[in-house]
Amino acid sequence: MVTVKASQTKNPLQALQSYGQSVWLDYIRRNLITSGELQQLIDDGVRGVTSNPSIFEKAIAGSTDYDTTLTTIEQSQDRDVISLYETFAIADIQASADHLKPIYKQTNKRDGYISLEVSPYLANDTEQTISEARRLWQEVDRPNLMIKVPATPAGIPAIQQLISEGININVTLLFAQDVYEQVVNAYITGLESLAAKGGDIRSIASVASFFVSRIDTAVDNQITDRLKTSTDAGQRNLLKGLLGKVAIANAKLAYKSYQDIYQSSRWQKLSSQGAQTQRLLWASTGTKNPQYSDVLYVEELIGSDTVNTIPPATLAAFRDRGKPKSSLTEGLDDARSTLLNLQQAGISLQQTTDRLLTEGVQLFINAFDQLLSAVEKKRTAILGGKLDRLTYKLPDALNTAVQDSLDDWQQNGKIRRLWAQDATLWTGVDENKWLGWLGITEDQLAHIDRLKQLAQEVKDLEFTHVLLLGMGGSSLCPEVMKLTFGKTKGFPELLVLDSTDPAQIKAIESQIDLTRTLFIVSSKSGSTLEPNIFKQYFFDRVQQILGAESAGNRFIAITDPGSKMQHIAEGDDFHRIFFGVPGIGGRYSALSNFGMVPAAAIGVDVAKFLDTAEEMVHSCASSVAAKENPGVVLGNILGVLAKGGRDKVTLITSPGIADLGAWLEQLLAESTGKDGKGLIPIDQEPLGNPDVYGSDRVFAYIRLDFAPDSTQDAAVAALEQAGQPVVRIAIADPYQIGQEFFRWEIATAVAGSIIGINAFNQPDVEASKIVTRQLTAEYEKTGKLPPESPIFTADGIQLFTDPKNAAILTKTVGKSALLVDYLHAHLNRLQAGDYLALLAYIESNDEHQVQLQAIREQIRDAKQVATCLGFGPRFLHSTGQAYKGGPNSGVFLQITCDDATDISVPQQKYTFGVVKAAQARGDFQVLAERDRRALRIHLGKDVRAGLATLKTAIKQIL
Ligand SMILES: O=C(CO)[C@@H](O)[C@H](O)[C@H](O)[C@H](O)COP(=O)(O)O
Ligand SMILES: O=C[C@H](O)COP(=O)(O)O
Repeated sequence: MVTVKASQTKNPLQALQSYGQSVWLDYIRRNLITSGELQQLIDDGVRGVTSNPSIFEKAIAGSTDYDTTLTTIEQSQDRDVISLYETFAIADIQASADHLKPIYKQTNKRDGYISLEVSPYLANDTEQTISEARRLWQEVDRPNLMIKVPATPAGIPAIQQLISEGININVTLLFAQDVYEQVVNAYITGLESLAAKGGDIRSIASVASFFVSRIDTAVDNQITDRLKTSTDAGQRNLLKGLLGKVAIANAKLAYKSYQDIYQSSRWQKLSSQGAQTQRLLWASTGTKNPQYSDVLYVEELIGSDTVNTIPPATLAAFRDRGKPKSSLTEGLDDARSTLLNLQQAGISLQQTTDRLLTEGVQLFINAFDQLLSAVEKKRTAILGGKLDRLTYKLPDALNTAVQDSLDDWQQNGKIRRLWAQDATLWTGVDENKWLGWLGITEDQLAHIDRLKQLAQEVKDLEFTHVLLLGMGGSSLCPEVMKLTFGKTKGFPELLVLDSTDPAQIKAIESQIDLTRTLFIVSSKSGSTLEPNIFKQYFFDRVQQILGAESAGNRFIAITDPGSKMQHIAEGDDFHRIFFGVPGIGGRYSALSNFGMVPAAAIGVDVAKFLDTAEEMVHSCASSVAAKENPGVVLGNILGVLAKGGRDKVTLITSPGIADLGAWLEQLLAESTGKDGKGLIPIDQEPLGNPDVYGSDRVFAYIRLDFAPDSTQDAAVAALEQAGQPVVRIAIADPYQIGQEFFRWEIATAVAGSIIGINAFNQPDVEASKIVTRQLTAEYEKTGKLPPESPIFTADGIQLFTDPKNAAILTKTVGKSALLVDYLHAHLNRLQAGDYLALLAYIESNDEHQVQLQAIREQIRDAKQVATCLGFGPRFLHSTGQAYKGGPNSGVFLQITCDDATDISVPQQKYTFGVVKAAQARGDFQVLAERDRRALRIHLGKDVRAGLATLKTAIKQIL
């Protein structure tokens, strides 16, 4: 530590070297490197460079330096925002490192460094800081790199560990003396362990970055506040004398500590093995108060064995008019008095530096947020129509609430918590086990060959049909794929069976040639009743024609590993078994084999489909700011509006993707409808004028831009004008439908968190399955279902309900009531904010759809309530969860019939008709147990006549 007189021939900047101080540049951007300016600065005396999130924010967000590279990357392969940022940052860091390499060599590894900071989001996480630092160190792959780690309580142990692994560290955000001591200890201990392992401690360099000007800004503000109220002359003088003094005093004392510590015998041991001291680096050295000299934090902080990292303007000013002198060791007593006087004036330096550390972390987080958000905006602009667009218009008050909630998601790092699979974002039970879908596109793309192989086989074997047998999460995505992609030349047509209604099974069977059909039995759990009995039935039918040996060839299974279905498939020699991912629940499984195997079998280019979906995965990544994040934005809208009473998510889909609504219904209802809360999806409700809608709605219009429906366009525009909240999603290409699967999965998870439920279980679906099982078991034993008595019978129509609902209805209608009276009484229970659900356990065919849709429309228009239509048992695996577990705002009209013809289930006493009847009764029993307003109308054998009677009766009432 020798003080050397400045040489007169050098400019002030170069002269600093003679005082033992190295000047680093606190700035980086692409043009600085490519224009040759950095090299010039190096030639002029700059011996290192530092970067931080704010510097990169200014460089990347505030310039066009990176735009060409960004466009080139995005046009060849979409990347997520964090990987784009890193591509830019790492290239700049590597290029700067290469420019600085000669200095690194000349100074024998003392100077010539460039610093890159770990993500500020990790400032309070030791383990993640360590792994992130290791990863960056490897990626940059330059010996003259320093990884910046903050001096937070979590950062300090990381620093020690990283030093012990031979990684150069710049300790950043250092403000306080006592923290400095911990940092030095971490450095020395780290070096000792490296030495003990036989590592090369001579190659390690580290700096401890003391932030200077921020201390003056913070302290001066407190002094100024006190001066406003203090009248005591002595006190005022004391306070005034401290203005602009504390930061430098603090730095001088830190420097004194440095000199003492590195004299210690503990250090001498390392020093004798060639270890370098961890130099103090003065950071935050641009002057903030215009009343102070613009080179204050350079001139006052000069001393041997130190670094000053200086922003460009300060650097230019000092080069021009700086007066170097050996200042750090001057006036140490004054420095001590300054800090004592500060204490005497009642200003705590400790509290100030603690606050500065917290604020410092937050400032870097804010800068990083802004940086990533700017890159995301550029990325989405480049992607253009390749990314489904989301726009929304909400009434002002709702919009404010949504923006506040998005701020909460941003500021509290909730998107990162979601991606980090943090169960406490929901109810903290086991949600972390059900987030496997977050990484599914990448996983699937890695195993794409199996899907391609299947597609080729299906084509070669010239199947005419693929019949998918499954329920809910195992059937709804294939249905969307079928409608969206239709029939591809050379590939079979897809049919989906998800009903136990005998007429429906017959209708499907009549469309296929059993010998030229590939059957896909799809069940995640493998234990769901319906796919198991569908398999029994069709396997038996194929066996009858092709013989026991060959039947298995026509079947493939999609199921989770180890399930009952896997064993059945193996036992029956199925052609193939595709496995699901156990960490993905059924309704989140669209992009896994459950959606992609049937898609491949009908000739969808699954690689392209998944690649396209990945664009949305990137857009929803943890690093994308809440307000730019299309899944998080949608989730916040849905969650916040639901909490404000707008829980009826009304789905409007272009005709070409109409089935997407059924998939969304399951996702939204089953995920959120529980604990008396949740979203009630309203799908396929005929569109009406704005005046038929209540204030419990939010509309989501998913529009195929290449095949829009003008009636829908006009109706949605009118709703928007009438002040209803409307979300619009524009899809430019059918292959982009996969983007919606992912966006809505994220949105549902986010909405679930806001609503405050576990978005990944379905407790109330299980409840009706249990009752159904009891009823079918009883049938197996006795050959009949338990008897039940109607509350009304006439003209072949019967009404049933539970005792509580019966008491309420009969009290209202009196004794000799007619069917219309009962229906009237039941529908009169609908209040504003309620919804009506028709639960139809009849064949889902065009004629029935038309009749039920008309009934639905009549009720909606007359009562201004939302209406739903579900065919049983299909909806049991979907909206059934919300009907039973969600808000008690549903009024249910269950519709059952006697099946004109029935079908036996091989090896069982019960028939498909019996199963369907048991399912309807199980469903009703649980609705009643949950205190729901429910009535069942049994149409008898003639469903057409029964529906007509029902329609007329309802018309009469309304
Ligand atoms: O590398 C470092 C410190 O290690 C520097 O880039 C450091 O982050 C900067 O000097 C400060 O962030 C600048 O702070 P300020 O001038 O905005 O207060
Ligand atoms: O949504 C899921 C359905 O309940 C079917 O379940 P599964 O795929 O386990 O058979």
